[in-house]
Amino acid sequence: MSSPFPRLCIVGAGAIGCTLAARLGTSGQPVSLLARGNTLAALREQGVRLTDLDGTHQVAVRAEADCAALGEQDLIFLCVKAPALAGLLPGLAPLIGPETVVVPVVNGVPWWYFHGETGRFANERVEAVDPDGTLAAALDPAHLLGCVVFITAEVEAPGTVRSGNPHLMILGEPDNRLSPRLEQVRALIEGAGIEARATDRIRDQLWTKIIANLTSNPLSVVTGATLEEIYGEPELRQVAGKILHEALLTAAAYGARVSIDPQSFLDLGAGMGAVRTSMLQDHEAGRPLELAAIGDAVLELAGYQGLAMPVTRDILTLARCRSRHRPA
Ligand SMILES: NC(=O)C1=CN([C@@H]2O[C@H](COP(=O)(O)OP(=O)(O)OC[C@H]3O[C@@H](n4cnc5c(N)ncnc54)[C@H](OP(=O)(O)O)[C@@H]3O)[C@@H](O)[C@H]2O)C=CC1
Ligand SMILES: CC(C)(CO)C(=O)C(=O)O
Repeated sequence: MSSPFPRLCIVGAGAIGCTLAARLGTSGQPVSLLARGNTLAALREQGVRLTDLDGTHQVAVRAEADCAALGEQDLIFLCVKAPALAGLLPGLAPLIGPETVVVPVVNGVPWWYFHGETGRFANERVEAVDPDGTLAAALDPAHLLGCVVFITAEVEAPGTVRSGNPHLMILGEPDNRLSPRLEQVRALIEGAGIEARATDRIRDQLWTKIIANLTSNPLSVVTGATLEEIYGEPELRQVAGKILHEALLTAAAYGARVSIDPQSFLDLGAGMGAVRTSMLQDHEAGRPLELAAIGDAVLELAGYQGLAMPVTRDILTLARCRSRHRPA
């Protein structure tokens, strides 16, 4: 059957972008990538290469540095770190047509969190992730499909990535409709060998992932610890447990149904092995950290509900200080 998205573009050819490109390309879907620098050159020369639990997949892709060269797309996966969005999104206009679906595959509280909400927060802006409204202004939210990604991947070399766990993506409309395009995108991803679920409560899933990131990523920058250490060593587990408690209260204040039992969650984390969080990897490489999307935005949402999150705030402060004073 022909794809409803013949023109598919992945913006950002890092760990997640290349994983998606390789899986989708291997399933027969033509894929274009917006990339830059050494990665652009490598993609043009050798295509994209992924090693995951199913083996190694190498596929040819079209890679461009310029949106105008790619032109209008049917489906776009935005696979960049949160701090890159403001510099990138306004320039994507040439890729966007009237029906283009845009799926941000980005950790943290999304800039569109309040889009489609009713009541007190209807269409409010999350200041921490979109301080001056650049993101809201750059893209009509009608294009957006929410996404939470449970994939672990690392770039080994430009255009070459490794992913050592099962893949899962959860998708949902910001207004919670089970729309035809939601099912089409889900089916496309599932067809590429990535478990894909559609939900009519995407914010529940966002909170689940935010809580996983918030309890581990900033702490990993402060301490250098791996997931098994953060959730397994008694002192760190206690701090992670306090952040978890604060985050669960905030999620509940927004009516999110997050089915996390604290002890089981911490045990699960302790069993994840010596995984270095993506934020720790960014810290060590001197790249910007996703502290605003994963941390400050949650503090902001907590504040609107009159919740303080004191332990989370202190750990975020320490992580930010540590990233400022990183040895060269
Ligand atoms: N990796 C993982 O295991 C997981 C990641 N995530 C989340 O997924 C999102 C994507 O992460 P990940 O793939 O790891 O990030 P990476 O840093 O590996 O990849 C981001 C890519 O985007 C590129 N990029 C940034 N700005 C531009 C631009 N203006 N033009 C072209 N390319 C650009 C970067 O290029 P350059 O290298 O040149 O800067 C890089 O190749 C993040 O929010 C992350 O937290 C979620 C779950 C797990
Ligand atoms: C592995 C995990 C869940 C840790 O928070 C993650 O998403 C990350 O490293 O960013």
